Amino acid sequence: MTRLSVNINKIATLRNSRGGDNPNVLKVALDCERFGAQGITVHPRPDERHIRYQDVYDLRELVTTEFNIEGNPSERKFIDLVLATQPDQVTLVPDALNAITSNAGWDTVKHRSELTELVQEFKKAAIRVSVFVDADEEMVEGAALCGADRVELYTEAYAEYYFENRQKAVLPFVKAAEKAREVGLGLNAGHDLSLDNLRFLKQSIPWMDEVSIGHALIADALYLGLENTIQMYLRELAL
Ligand SMILES: CC(=O)[C@@H](O)[C@H](O)COP(=O)(O)O
Ligand SMILES: NCC(=O)COP(=O)(O)O
Repeated sequence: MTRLSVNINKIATLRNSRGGDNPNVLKVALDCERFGAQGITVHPRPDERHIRYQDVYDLRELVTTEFNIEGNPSERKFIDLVLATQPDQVTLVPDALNAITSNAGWDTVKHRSELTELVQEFKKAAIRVSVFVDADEEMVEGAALCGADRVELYTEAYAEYYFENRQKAVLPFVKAAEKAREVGLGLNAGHDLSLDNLRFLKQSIPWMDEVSIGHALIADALYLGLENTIQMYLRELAL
């Protein structure tokens, strides 16, 4: 079974645009769970342009499905937030400060000692650790050598080339996913997944543990409604 974790960053973006509390991210998270989402993902960034650190503390009190915090552990503030809130999973993402969104996976060879230390620290606190990587077998193997529990495949390239040639677009992801299975890593995937491209990814890599989806899902909900949208994404994963 591949679980759907809804990334609610975009809800916080909308809220922050007016400075008030509409929409309320806690209510939306609870509604996502009520509508069938099997997890909630947040990706606080140092500038708190969407999810704020306080949101993470508040969500921790209420979320009853899998809680996944993504972010760059380069700042001690992020590490301390994760250790204080004890999510089910932390996903380490090497996002640059000035990037509009995540735009690359880790070089798990170059950053091996740093990642190994971080993984140990989180695992000591009983938090599952997933490492965000490009669809590259060497990077997947590197994540295993760092002691990670899972990798999250960065699916932007798959989404970008899906309409051009989906077989070709998915191939490196299948290879990376096979490598993850071979080295005993759990498997997540995310970034730019949508109702267009999700089913084929699931059919190609049926053993994915989890997908985290935000941008397209929240955009779809404007037209289709949140409950209906979550059900539609779940159907794409139910093979
Ligand atoms: C790691 C990843 O791919 C997502 O977390 C994505 O970066 C969403 O973050 P934004 O909502 O800031 O674009
Ligand atoms: N880890 C990926 C994620 O949480 C959501 O990415 P996107 O669907 O907003 O591109």
